[in-house]
Amino acid sequence: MFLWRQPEGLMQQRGYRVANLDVTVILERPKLAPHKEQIRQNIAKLLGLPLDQVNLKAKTHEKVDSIGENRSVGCHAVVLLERTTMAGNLSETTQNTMVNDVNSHPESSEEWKEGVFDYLSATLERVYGVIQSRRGANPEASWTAKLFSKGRHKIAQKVGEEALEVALDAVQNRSERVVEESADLLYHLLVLWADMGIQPAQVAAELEKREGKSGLQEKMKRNERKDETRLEDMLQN
Ligand SMILES: N=c1c2ncn([C@@H]3O[C@H](COP(=O)(O)OP(=O)(O)OP(=O)(O)O)[C@@H](O)[C@H]3O)c2ncn1[C@@H]1O[C@H](COP(=O)(O)O)[C@@H](O)[C@H]1O
Repeated sequence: MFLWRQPEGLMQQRGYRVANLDVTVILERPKLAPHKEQIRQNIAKLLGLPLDQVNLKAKTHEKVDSIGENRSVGCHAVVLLERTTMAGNLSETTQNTMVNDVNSHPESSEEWKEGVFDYLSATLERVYGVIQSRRGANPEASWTAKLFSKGRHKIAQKVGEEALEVALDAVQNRSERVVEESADLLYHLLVLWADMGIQPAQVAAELEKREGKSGLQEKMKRNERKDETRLEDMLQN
């Protein structure tokens, strides 16, 4: 049970559940046939699965190797995972409601507010994975590969352009465009991180480090640092 908790948590976090489990136990003795049904039921209970999604087979190793010589036992488990939702542990229906709610009344759904960052981080993680997989891919077939092949300056330029587009649409109060351009910006930022070998966790850690610190005090400190640098420059010139 304890061993199952961690993979179960990771699976749920990423929006998957076990669809089917197929277990094969390989051993000479004891014969499992009389116990098979009980073992199946125990596994199903442990994993919280309907009984018909758990299959258990037992076979011998025909006197070969340590298993066949009855010195050890083997076990293979094939697990089929299926996606539950885009937002991890939220049900498909809840999520459809959330998407509708957020489109019509962005401020109205408590559930949306609770799940929104699971949804965002799971999506960013998948996109980041695809971006990483595009290294060295054909630039004719992939925008990401094209950006990688053009290099850091081009990627940085796209980040700048997309950020500016978000800002321009925001001051014109075009919220739909801000949503679209924000997606462009986040995607291009992920490409930049990937190109620079920056791990998303580094950015998360930086944000976490700032939690609870006043942004205004931080700004004053930054301005003081800038003033010191300017003064040093003036003294040197
Ligand atoms: N999220 C994105 C994504 N967002 C934007 N873009 C591309 O970024 C480019 C933006 O270029 P521009 O700024 O010139 O866009 P534009 O069309 O002129 O738009 P505006 O000027 O009107 O804003 C377009 O080609 C978009 O298709 C993206 N390309 C890829 N992804 C993700 O990356 C994955 C891999 O993509 P490929 O590498 O192309 O296979 C995709 O499956 C997506 O998940």
